[in-house]
Amino acid sequence: MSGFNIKVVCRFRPQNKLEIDKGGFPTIEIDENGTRVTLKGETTSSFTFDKVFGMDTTQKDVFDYSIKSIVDDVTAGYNSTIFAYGKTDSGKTFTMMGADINDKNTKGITPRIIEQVFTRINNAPSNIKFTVKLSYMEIYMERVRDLFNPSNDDLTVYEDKTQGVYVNGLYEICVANRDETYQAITYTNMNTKSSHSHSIMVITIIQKDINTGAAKCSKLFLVDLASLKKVGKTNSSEQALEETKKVNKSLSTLHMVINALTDGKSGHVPYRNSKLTHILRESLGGNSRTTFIINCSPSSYNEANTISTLIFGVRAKAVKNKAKANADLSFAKLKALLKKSKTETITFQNYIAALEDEENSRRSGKASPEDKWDMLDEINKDDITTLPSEPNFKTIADDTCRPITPFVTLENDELEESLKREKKLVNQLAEKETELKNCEKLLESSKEEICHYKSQELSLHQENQQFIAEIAELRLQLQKLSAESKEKEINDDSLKETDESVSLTINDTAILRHYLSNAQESLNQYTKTIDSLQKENQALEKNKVEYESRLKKLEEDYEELFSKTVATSPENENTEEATSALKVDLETQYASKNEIQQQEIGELRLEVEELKQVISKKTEDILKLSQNLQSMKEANNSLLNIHSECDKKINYMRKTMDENSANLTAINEALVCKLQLSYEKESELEIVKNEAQEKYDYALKAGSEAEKKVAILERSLDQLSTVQKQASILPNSSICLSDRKLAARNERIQQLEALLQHSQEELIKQNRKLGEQINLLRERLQQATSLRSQRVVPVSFARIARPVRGGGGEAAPTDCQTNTLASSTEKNKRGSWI
Ligand SMILES: Nc1ncnc2c1ncn2[C@@H]1O[C@H](COP(=O)(O)OP(=O)(O)OP(=O)(O)O)[C@@H](O)[C@H]1O
Repeated sequence: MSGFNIKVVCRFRPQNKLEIDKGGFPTIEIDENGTRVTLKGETTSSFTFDKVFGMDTTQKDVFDYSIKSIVDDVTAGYNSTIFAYGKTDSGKTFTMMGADINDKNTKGITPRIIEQVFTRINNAPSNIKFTVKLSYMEIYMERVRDLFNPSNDDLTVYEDKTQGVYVNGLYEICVANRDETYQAITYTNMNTKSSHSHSIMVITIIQKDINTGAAKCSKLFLVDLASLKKVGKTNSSEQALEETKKVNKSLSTLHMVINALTDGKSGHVPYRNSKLTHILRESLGGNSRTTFIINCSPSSYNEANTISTLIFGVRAKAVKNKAKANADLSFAKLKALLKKSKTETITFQNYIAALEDEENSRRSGKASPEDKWDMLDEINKDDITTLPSEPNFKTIADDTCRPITPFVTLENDELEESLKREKKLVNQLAEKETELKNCEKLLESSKEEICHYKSQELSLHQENQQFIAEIAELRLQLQKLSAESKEKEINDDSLKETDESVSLTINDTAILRHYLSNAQESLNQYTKTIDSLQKENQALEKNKVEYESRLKKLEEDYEELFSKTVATSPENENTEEATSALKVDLETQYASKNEIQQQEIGELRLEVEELKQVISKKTEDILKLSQNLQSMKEANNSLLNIHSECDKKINYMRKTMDENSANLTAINEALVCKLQLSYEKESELEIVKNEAQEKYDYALKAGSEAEKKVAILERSLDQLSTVQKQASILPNSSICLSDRKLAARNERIQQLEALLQHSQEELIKQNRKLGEQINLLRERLQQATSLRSQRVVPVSFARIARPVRGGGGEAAPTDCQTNTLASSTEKNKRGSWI
């Protein structure tokens, strides 16, 4: 394919906060020329583009080095397109619109282009009249929304020969200067943009030279592509998946279109599979000068995303476009062309007249005059090349396999008529032949595509099987993990119980301690009482000894007194009786006193004995209590040891449980990823199925057209037989010749009919096969869908995050009246670039 390659520039933004927080680091290295970038992350890979902009590149530099020339192209009449491609948060909107449209440093390429366009217009010669029109649309979930009139949110895309592809009913507003354009864009800011929608701004520039009438019309498409929507971890309902599929359809079709344009095999480019590629079909492989700005993250944290984006960029770079200036010719040029074609017509008329003369002279048996040969030759040489193009003319002349028509001299009218018919039939046959060839080619390409789809389907099937096996494995792992976690839970419960018993024992120990301290206190009290009792006992013993010594002394005193009395008394015989009586009396008193004292001493001794017993008992109790205390202390220590061990075990269990739950989450995430992958595969499969369906429909149409052509051929045959009948009226010699001629023609027609019949049968067979294959594909798709739905059910935590979308919008702006736009509602304003 000839033409110019699409231009691809690559821009790296600085690392964002998340990437820095996650420990990411820049992995890119750009060469001296600024055209090659090497990624030095987990793997090392290099990619070459028309220009690579590093992290610190300013908006001005990006514009000056890669976009400025596009404005030249547009003003020269070339259609141009700029795509911003990249993953989410890679800086697409920052590059296209910038952080602030009015800030001279941070404004993006769109405001800079607008500025440049109006600078060009202001500097252009005064005889050139410019009209600049602006329209702005958004594609979300395969619905086209007019951003100048947001209530128009499902516009239709049409295609016809004069206008090409266009969006029906899309507002176009005329803008006269930079500020008006900014105002219009600011108005639409209230209605844009989710990161899952594509925004397309179209700037149409019409220029007319009022002196010469020459005109140019060019369109500049500024496309901020959406980011791929991922399948969420929760809420992966059928409806949500359907929504994701619709959101991603345009991007996956863009990939397929670029693949079809670059793989050199695909005859069919699936532009019509999505609104985005349908609207921008001329930008991809058609009449447009196209630039892709590939936006990437430089961080090791996003390495995989960056590599896939760069691979897309390399692929896009291989697409070739065929841009041509859209210029209408001036009056002078048109006049010159008219003059030339008039002279050509006169020459042809002369040529035809000369031919007719020659024909007439041949028919009348005269040789053509030699002086006319030169003229014919001249005409042949000079003008035959400028014959109006008749597509089948040359084919017929070159077709050597066609039987040569014998020359017959017929009557003039008949001959002419028969010649005319013959020519007509031959033309028709040639047409049929080319159509047949086209059909065959189409069949071939369909076959190839089917083969391709088959192989794709096979690989998808294999991948599906792999997924199923992996999912089964993951399920087993999940079951194992859940069993383990249950076991852990049980262990945890038992540990908790032990913990509780330990805490109970600790309580017991506290009670015991309290009891022990009470016992200790009472023991101390007892010891004190015993001490006091012993002291009392000792005092009593002392008293007793004192009393005894005093009694002894009294007895001795008494004895002494008695002997003195007896010795000194005169009346010995009278007093002897009194003394003995006194003695008896004293002895009895003494005996009773002694008895009482002995009783008291006995009682005291008993008391002392009792006290001694109590003391020994208390001592035993104390001993027992101290033993108990000791054993309890030991028990307490062992319980404390058990408790600390239990603590350790609980901590360990907690840690393992945390690890297990982290593993479970990782497995769940992996499952969700797998699910997403299989979903993406499925959506691709569906797209493939749709394409096959289209092919099938096309082939069916071709079949019915071929049938129509057979009918026409049959009609031609009838005409031919009529000619044959007419020819039967001719003289015998002529009849013979014309019979042969007709027989030859009949034979040829029969051959062609047979050929047609054969190709028709082939076509029907192929159609049938195609139908079967489509049915097979459908079945497999259904299987895949049911498998997916089976797989989806257990992952109940998956959810698709709904994109945040601007809504609302006021009355639409009228053409060429943008001043009212800015006053509209401020609702849903996106703060990123205005
Ligand atoms: N070259 C850059 N320099 C500084 N900041 C940037 C650059 N590129 C992007 N950013 C910042 O990164 C953030 C994300 O950028 P932006 O919104 O343009 O990404 P996006 O690709 O359009 O995302 P989405 O597809 O989700 O809409 C913004 O805050 C923007 O200001």
